[in-house]
Amino acid sequence: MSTGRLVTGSVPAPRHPLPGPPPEARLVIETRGLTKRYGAQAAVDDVDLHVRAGQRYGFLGPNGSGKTTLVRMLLGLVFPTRGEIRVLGHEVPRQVHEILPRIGAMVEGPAAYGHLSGRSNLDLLDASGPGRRSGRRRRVDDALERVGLAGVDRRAVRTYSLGMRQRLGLAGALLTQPDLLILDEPTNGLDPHGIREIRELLVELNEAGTTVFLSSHLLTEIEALCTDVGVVDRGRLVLEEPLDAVRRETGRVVVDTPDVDRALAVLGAAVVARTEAGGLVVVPADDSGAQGLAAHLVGAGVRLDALAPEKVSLEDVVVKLTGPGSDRAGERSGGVRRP
Ligand SMILES: Nc1ncnc2c1ncn2[C@@H]1O[C@H](COP(=O)(O)OP(=O)(O)OP(=O)(O)O)[C@@H](O)[C@H]1O
Repeated sequence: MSTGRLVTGSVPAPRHPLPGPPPEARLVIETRGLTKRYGAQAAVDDVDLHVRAGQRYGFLGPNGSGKTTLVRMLLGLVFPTRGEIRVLGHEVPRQVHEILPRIGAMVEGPAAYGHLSGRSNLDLLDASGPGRRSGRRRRVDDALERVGLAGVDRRAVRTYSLGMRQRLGLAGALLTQPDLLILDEPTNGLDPHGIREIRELLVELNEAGTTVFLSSHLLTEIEALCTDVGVVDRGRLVLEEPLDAVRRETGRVVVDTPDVDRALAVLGAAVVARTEAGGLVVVPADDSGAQGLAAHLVGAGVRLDALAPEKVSLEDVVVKLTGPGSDRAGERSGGVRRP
């Protein structure tokens, strides 16, 4: 819900301002040379980010790689040391007040008053928006409904589970029907059921027109949800591509069969490896690809459980591109693993 306190004070004029309204209106977030230094350390280092309208953009990196710092800069909560930021066509931090009403954000976990009910928290948040006197009840009802908290809206937030608090945070982010959602690790601490619920909600919102930008250290989460991925390593953006382009086909085919010996005899040297699950990794002999291979095997009496083109995994790409982060927590299963 709350994104924390806005940093106030004089805003330094950018040295190389971005030109007028963005020529590419579909660019919802754009940064150039974005850098944040803490003493000698660059938490974010010369990052050029491009998030387009309609994307579900996953910002992926090991713990300590600079994700939260970048997210906070996008929202004007931390000032850059150098570089430029444009969000929804406005310069940040200089024009951040223009865009905040159009953004839903959840950064560093949901913040809420524990002694108040979920509904009261949303009422307060809604009241803090500009010119929002009418229709509050409907807006709050709708937000509670969408995140599945309608039945517990009168309970004090201190009695909520972490998952319920995360969903309340999202409800807060939804109050404005935002053009852009910016979420920092939105599924932190949730069980698989909760993660799936949040994912479905984000897809639904995205399909209704909201651009979603979320940071995560969880490969599986990004892979399941996002259309595009940016990978950050020690403050630097090392990859920015559509997920489909990352997960390109390798030209090899994976064959799962109960008749392994027969398949090996039929395929001979075309079998170049075995998968962890025991499948055969095959280089097709001609350019008929997976379909030709399937026909060949079935014709030779080999039964097939599955046969599909092999794809590069996001994990393979990320492991090649990233080094050890500033802590080692990303080594846990499903996270960004180190080589
Ligand atoms: N206010 C600060 N003062 C000094 N160093 C900081 C500050 N904020 C962040 N850092 C450092 O900047 C680096 C990036 O931190 P950041 O929290 O942005 O990474 P992250 O990718 O979000 O990590 P996590 O996934 O663990 O939240 C870290 O080394 C961190 O210690």
